[in-house]
Amino acid sequence: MIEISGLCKNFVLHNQGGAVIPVMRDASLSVAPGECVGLIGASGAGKSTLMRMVYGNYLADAGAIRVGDLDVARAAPREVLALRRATLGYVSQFLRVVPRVPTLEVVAEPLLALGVPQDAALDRARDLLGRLNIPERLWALSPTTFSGGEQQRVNIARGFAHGYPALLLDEPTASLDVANREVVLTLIEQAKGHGAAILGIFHDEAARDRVCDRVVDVTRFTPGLAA
Ligand SMILES: Nc1ncnc2c1ncn2[C@@H]1O[C@H](COP(=O)(O)OP(=O)(O)OP(=O)(O)O)[C@@H](O)[C@H]1O
Repeated sequence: MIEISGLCKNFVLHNQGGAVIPVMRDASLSVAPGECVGLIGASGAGKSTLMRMVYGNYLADAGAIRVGDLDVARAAPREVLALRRATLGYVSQFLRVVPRVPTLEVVAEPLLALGVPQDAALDRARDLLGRLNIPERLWALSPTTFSGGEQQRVNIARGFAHGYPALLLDEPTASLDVANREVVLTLIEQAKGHGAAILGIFHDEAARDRVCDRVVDVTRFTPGLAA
């Protein structure tokens, strides 16, 4: 479902005399449907950079990133947006939302954007917010004033609302309490059970051991460090 091959990335620092920082050489990995692959490697090795390239936030200098039928490395922006709507989800620790939109709609929005009927979308949003222990009295409020942990859980609910066939997870259990961490791990296991291909960064080793089928050390792809 996710097939990365020959991927290379340099950062060019235009405000520092055009200095070129090579961060990735010939990265290759694949994630099958129903499989969860964890990215590991020292801080600065390139885990986040790889995830951002798969999501289409950073351009690749060479190589291919196939997600389903699309090569994200060569896709037009509108193709990347369509991919994100239906096929490729991304759950980070941080919530970015339009102010004044109620939490329930924030969570239901990915489903509404796909044409899911409003009742079904809102039911799914209520179910997820309940499972993630967001008090019902908050559902009609914008999450912009919520605590950090509440915002993180709203973000997770939103990320899992639609059953994306491919999912990127960036530290999804970071700073969650035990009960909510358990809910998130169960959501990940259920997504795998439904056939999602998941690529994730988990600094929480116990969480990684539980949900990842295997790990890939991105240090292999770091220029100058590869064996
Ligand atoms: N936008 C950018 N411009 C320039 N250099 C960048 C940029 N983003 C990342 N880098 C550099 O690329 C390298 C890889 O960074 P990245 O954030 O991918 O590492 P990481 O493995 O995710 O680290 P961590 O575990 O600390 O989050 C680092 O040397 C970083 O300084």
